[in-house]
Amino acid sequence: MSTPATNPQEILALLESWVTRGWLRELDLALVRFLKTEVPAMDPVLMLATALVSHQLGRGHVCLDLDNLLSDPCTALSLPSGQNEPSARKEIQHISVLLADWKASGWLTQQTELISKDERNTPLVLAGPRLYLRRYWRYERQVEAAIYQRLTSSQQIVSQLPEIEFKDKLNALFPPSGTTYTQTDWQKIACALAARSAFSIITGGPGTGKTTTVVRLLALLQSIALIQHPECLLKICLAAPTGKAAARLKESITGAIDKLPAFIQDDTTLKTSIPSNVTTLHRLLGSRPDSRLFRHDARHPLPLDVLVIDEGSMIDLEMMAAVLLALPPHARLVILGDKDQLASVEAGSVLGALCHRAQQGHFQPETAQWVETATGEKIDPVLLDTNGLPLDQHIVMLRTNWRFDAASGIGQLARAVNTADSETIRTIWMQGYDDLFRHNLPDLEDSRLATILLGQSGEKDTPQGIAGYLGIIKAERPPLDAEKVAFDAWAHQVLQSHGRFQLLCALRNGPFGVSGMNQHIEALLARHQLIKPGSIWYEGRPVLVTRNDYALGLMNGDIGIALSYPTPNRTTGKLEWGIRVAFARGNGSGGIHWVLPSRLLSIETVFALTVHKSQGSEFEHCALLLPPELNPVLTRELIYTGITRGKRWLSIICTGNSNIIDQAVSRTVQRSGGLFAGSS
Ligand SMILES: Nc1ncnc2c1ncn2[C@@H]1O[C@H](COP(=O)(O)OP(=O)(O)OP(=O)(O)O)[C@@H](O)[C@H]1O
Repeated sequence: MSTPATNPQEILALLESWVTRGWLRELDLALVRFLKTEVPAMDPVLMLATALVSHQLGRGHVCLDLDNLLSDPCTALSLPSGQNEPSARKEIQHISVLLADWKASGWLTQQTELISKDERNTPLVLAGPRLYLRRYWRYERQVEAAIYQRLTSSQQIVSQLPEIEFKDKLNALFPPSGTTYTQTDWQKIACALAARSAFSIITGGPGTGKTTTVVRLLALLQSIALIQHPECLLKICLAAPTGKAAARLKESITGAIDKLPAFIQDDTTLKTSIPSNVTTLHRLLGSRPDSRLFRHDARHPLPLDVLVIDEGSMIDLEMMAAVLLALPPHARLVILGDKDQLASVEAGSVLGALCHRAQQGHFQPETAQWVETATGEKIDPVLLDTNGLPLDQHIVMLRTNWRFDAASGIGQLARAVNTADSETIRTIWMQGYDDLFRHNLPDLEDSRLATILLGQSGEKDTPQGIAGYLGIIKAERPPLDAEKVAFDAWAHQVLQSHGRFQLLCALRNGPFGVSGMNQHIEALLARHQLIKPGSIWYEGRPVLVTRNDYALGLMNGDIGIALSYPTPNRTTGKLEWGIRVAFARGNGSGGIHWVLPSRLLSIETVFALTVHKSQGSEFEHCALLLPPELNPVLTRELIYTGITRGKRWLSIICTGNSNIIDQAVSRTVQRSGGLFAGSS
């Protein structure tokens, strides 16, 4: 097919019309205009492709995969609105007509100021069918090179492990269960492989024991360090991509340390050498305001021997590159995460790309032999592969769920969704489970929605709703002249209660999205006289921080609640009620940070939260609201991530289309990128 004649004006007009329709961002068009000004002879088709690369970046894709685009442009671009209308479809198809002959377009030979294969400093890079903005192509190459280097340097680490002590300590940390239970102990294998590696990943669904494993790994490494260099224990740091995820990891690490075997509990030096403080990656690397650069980099490496990062699925490509750059070569990097969760909001599905072979293992026979000698565990032959890649030898998938037993509907549903097993999903709903509720509502005015959202107040051991924390605000508010500690204790109780329930929406905009549901809930609560939303800042308003604010010490993802707080009157100096927003201090001390609302620059109301932003959080009761119509964001990963946010109860609310789950789980997120694409 030959490319239809076109000229730059036509392309600019086309792109402008897409910006007007909300298909493209202003930014996408601005990039094209900038490059066209720099290089007036820019090929019109390359102008179109450049706008699409930028569009894809905004949707989390590191590059534009031209082959994917040409085979199914509607899905590849998932333009946000109108793609189901025949006229819109036709227009999107027009893109593939324009780009059909990109291979014959001679970009690499005729547009040399703009595009190259790799080595030159052009703004665009073409690698096979993948078109990149150079910065992202460079991040991918940096990440690959740094990981390869770590895989290679692992040889040195193995040679430093004292064999006998290593086995002894490992067996003490993972004693045989004493039952006839003969399943492979993947936690022990993961621990052993991570101990011998400068780069490892432990992946698994919620409750599969990742935290438990990593705490035992740290105990193992420190106990060996104590034997080898008693004066010089390892410098270990725990980190997570967001403040919320960091707070949750701190809680579960503390719990896991308390469950370590007696020989560690009795050894104070050893026990205290395992840290429980968790920082965010931004803090760890030392963010600088208004800069993409961090204080720690290759020239100023982190002073660490071991870095553990939890919630690995939330690490984007740029952050991964920064972490690897700042990590000294001798340090071990251990990443924990659930490969099946949604990827980071920012570009790059790093964990998903690194772990896409983890289910099948691909362990080389030499790895299996080493594992058997070191741990006594045999790897199932179906997971062996003589052609296994070096990276495969450093990734372990945990396969037993220790949190959700067979009686748990949430656990069963998560598994069925993950394997897109519609039959089992149906059986689960028919069978009925105490922790699972499903509501098919004709519309949002149905009175059952109010009951779910408010919660079954007064009854113990039933799923909480929003009324829970609002009730505590009223019932437990200290008097105006109470001490600050009383206000701190009150706010702490309110925040804890708030964290027990969360409504999640698949969408951001529209009546079934976060924006619509925030309004819907505000009106509902006002009708029930649970809030008085006379102004923007009313008592009980929950807010989500949407941008790191280093001056205030607040991180993207932190949740605070507006509460009444004693405030001196400006003229009389007498105390009166004002509004402050209470945030839990990120250090897990139970302290409260009271912030003046006017100082909060990037926040939004959070009666409802998108599933994307809920990553890294868990709630006792999670309600997942699905829209009536299929939408590009509704995928298996989104449903799985939403379901697994519920710890004790899960309510799924369908609004007019009871088949939406089946339809959504049959579609998976296809993130374009070339990380390790050449080696798998
Ligand atoms: N081998 C085991 N035997 C018995 N219980 C275990 C084992 N491993 C973990 N557990 C328990 O299972 C629960 C979940 O473990 P853990 O917190 O380590 O999982 P996780 O994968 O980190 O979960 P999440 O992803 O939700 O943070 C904990 O209560 C833990 O004590």
